Formats: sequence, structure tokens, C-alpha cells
Amino acid sequence: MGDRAKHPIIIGITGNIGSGKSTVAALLRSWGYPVLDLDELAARARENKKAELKRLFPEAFAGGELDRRALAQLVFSDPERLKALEDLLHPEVRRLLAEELARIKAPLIFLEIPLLFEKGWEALLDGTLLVAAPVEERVRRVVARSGLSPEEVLARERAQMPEEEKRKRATWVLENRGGLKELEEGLREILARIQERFGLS
Ligand SMILES: CC(C)(COP(=O)(O)OP(=O)(O)OC[C@H]1O[C@@H](n2cnc3c(N)ncnc32)[C@H](O)[C@@H]1O)[C@@H](O)C(=O)NCCC(=O)NCCS
Ligand SMILES: Nc1ncnc2c1ncn2[C@@H]1O[C@H](COP(=O)(O)OP(=O)(O)OP(=O)(O)O)[C@@H](O)[C@H]1O
Repeated sequence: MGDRAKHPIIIGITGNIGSGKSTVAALLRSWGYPVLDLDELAARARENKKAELKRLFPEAFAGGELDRRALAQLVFSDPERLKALEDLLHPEVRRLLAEELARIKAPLIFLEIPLLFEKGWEALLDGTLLVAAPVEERVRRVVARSGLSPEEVLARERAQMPEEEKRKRATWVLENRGGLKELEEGLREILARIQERFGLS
């Protein structure tokens, strides 16, 4: 128990596209918890691996700059090209994550990991929190936020494990089918359970 500061509890937050992971992460940050975001680390990995990325996906570069929407269209319509992108970026994401984790001094850390179950991140984690919402609602939210078409959102959804399967694997499931107030209440309840389980309260 005295080792908590040296060995923080690490909880993964996951959920399919548009489920509300970033909204949950923002709430936790506003309550003072450290949260790392693997989409953000993937963005840094794309920057660090830009030369290789350009070699593998020349069609996705306009001038010197990466067009993320073009890259998404290439990889989410072709599993082999998606694998090539992941094989390039994921080792760099893991390296950046180890660096960030070593920097944070806190008893409880959250990691927002879109592909937590798909890529076997459980081994690093003390528990997993799934944010869940019906697919029609998720598509509606992402279209409204990003300007992607419903078909582009569904192409990503198809590259992810079905939510139903993730429900079976998660330690905690946070339903996000109502309003933001309900989401916040649900999150407070789960946070209390996490603190109780790990003797952090
Ligand atoms: C294809 C890219 C350039 C599109 O960029 P864009 O800014 O539009 O999306 P962003 O990175 O913000 O991701 C948004 C969402 O797309 C979905 N998504 C992203 N990568 C993947 C993937 N490899 N498989 C399935 N879904 C994915 C997730 O739901 C994610 O939360 C980008 O998603 C990417 O570089 N993906 C590969 C890296 C990766 O696997 N990231 C996931 C975390 S390690
Ligand atoms: N309960 C809710 N009520 C209304 N809007 C919501 C709710 N939850 C999330 N949203 C909105 O839906 C959009 C998607 O949510 P968010 O970005 O948190 O999901 P995400 O799982 O992180 O998405 P992605 O997989 O694309 O990274 C955002 O614009 C967010 O503000």
C-alpha cells in the first residue's frame, strides 16, 4: 500500500468512435486527475515518423503536409493499409507512452485508448472503463463534431471490435446515451468504485 506513489493505478478508458471518451477524459481532468490520450500520442507519432509515412502513403500528402482525412479514407477502406499504418505508428506510440508515464507522479492515472481491447493493452492496466452508446447516436455526434460523412464514421466503426463484445470484457461500463449531466453522475459513481477497490479514497 505504501508503494502507491511508485506504482500508480492505471485505468484505461475506451469506447468505439464517438462514444464520449474525450468528454469523460475532460471531466476527469477538470477534477484534477492526469489523463493521457493515445490519439494525441498517435498525432505525435505521425509527426516523428513523417518521412516513413510519406513513403508509405504518398497519395495522402498534399505538398509537404499530411491530409489526415485522405489518409483515413485510404486506411479505413483497406485493412492491409490500415495494418501498415498501425505497424509504423504503434511502436512509436508505445515509446511515447512509456516516456509520459515515467514523468507523471500520481496515485491514479487514466489512459484514453481507442483500441484498448483490439490491441491488447489490458496487460498494462489495472482496470478498464468502457464508455458505451448506441451506434446511431455515436455516428450522429461525430458527424456533428467533425464534418465527416456517416459512411466515413461507419468505416472506422467497422475497423473496431463491436461494442457488445467490449461490454463483456470491460471492468466498468459507463452508459452515455443520455445528456452530459447523466454522464457526469455515472462517472462519479464509477470513480467512487475505483477509489474503493484500490484503497485510494
Ligand atoms: C487515420 C488518421 C490519420 C485519421 O486522423 P483523424 O484526426 O481523423 O482521427 P483521430 O486520430 O483523431 O482518431 C479518431 C478516431 O478514429 C478511430 N481510429 C483511429 N485509428 C484507428 C485504427 N487504427 N483503427 C480503428 N479505429 C481507429 C478511433 O475511434 C479514434 O478515436 C488517424 O486516426 C491515425 O493516424 N490512425 C492510426 C493510429 C492509431 O491506430 N491510433 C489509435 C490510437 S493508438
Ligand atoms: N452525453 C452527450 N450528450 C451530448 N453530446 C455528447 C455527449 N457525449 C458526447 N457528446 C459529444 O459527442 C461528440 C463525441 O464525443 P467525444 O469526442 O467525447 O467521443 P470520443 O469517444 O472521444 O470520440 P472519438 O472516437 O472520435 O475520439 C463530441 O462532440 C461531444 O461533445
